Amino acid sequence: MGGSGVTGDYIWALAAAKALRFPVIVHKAEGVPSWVTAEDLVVAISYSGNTYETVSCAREAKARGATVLSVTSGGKLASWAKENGLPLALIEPGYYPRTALGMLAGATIGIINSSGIKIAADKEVEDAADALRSTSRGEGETIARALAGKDIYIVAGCGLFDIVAHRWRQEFSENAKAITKTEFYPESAHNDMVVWQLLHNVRKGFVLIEGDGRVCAVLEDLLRQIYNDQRDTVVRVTPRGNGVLAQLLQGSLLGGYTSTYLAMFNGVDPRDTSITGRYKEALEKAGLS
Ligand SMILES: O=P(O)(O)OC[C@H]1O[C@H](O)[C@H](O)[C@@H](O)[C@@H]1O
Repeated sequence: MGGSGVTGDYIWALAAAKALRFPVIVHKAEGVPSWVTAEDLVVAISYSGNTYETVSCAREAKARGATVLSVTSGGKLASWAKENGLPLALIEPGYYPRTALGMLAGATIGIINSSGIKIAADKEVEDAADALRSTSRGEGETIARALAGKDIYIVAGCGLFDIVAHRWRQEFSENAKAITKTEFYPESAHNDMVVWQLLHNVRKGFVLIEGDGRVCAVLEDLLRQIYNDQRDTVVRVTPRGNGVLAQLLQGSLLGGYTSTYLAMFNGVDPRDTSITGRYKEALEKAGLS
């Protein structure tokens, strides 16, 4: 879920790029899908280790006989994995989950690689680290300055880069408390795009995450025109780096910096996500923990 769940999206993208001989499914809900059996490998990822959906997924997967790997900084997930003698990648505690992206991705790749499935080579991880190091807070500050003070934000991504758009929406929500919607292309060309047939009289900040491939190139040209016709701010972002992992992580980190500066410019505390505590309390009251 949230900042931990996006790690699953990166693994899905890596697997898709490598054409592994089996599918990778990202599951962001309690329990496991009905088809999970002893033949499956399940990776439970929760920074805190206390996210109900993730812990219940790990428990249920084990009950079905699946192999379960866990990635966490502690909490219930770590205790459960230790009690059951299951593989566990422990990462440093004390961060906000959404800021632990590099550790979560690194530890998840490490534990999957050590299970015998080569999900990423050392070189890809090093390239990703280089791409992260090349990303400055100032880049995020510049984008945030252009986007400050809007009523709504629209983040569009194409192909694999819809993962980055998704991450930007999460970061704009959690850090900047900004009303943000995502458009995932090419799918959104068949529905969400129609919204822009009308000129909407609210202040809009568009972020266009630019990806690869012929369909995305066509769409990005078109979207630049369509968004410009809305007579508001359009920012183009091209994720940098050598390889899929590097580009996904670099684009994501830039979203983190941008959303944090946006929070500051909009006079909002980026750390406070207290409303999610109400969900966690409601779950506990319902006996779900
Ligand atoms: O990442 P976890 O510790 O599993 O927590 C899952 C999610 O829970 C909360 O709702 C936080 O606001 C998110 O930032 C976090 O990612």
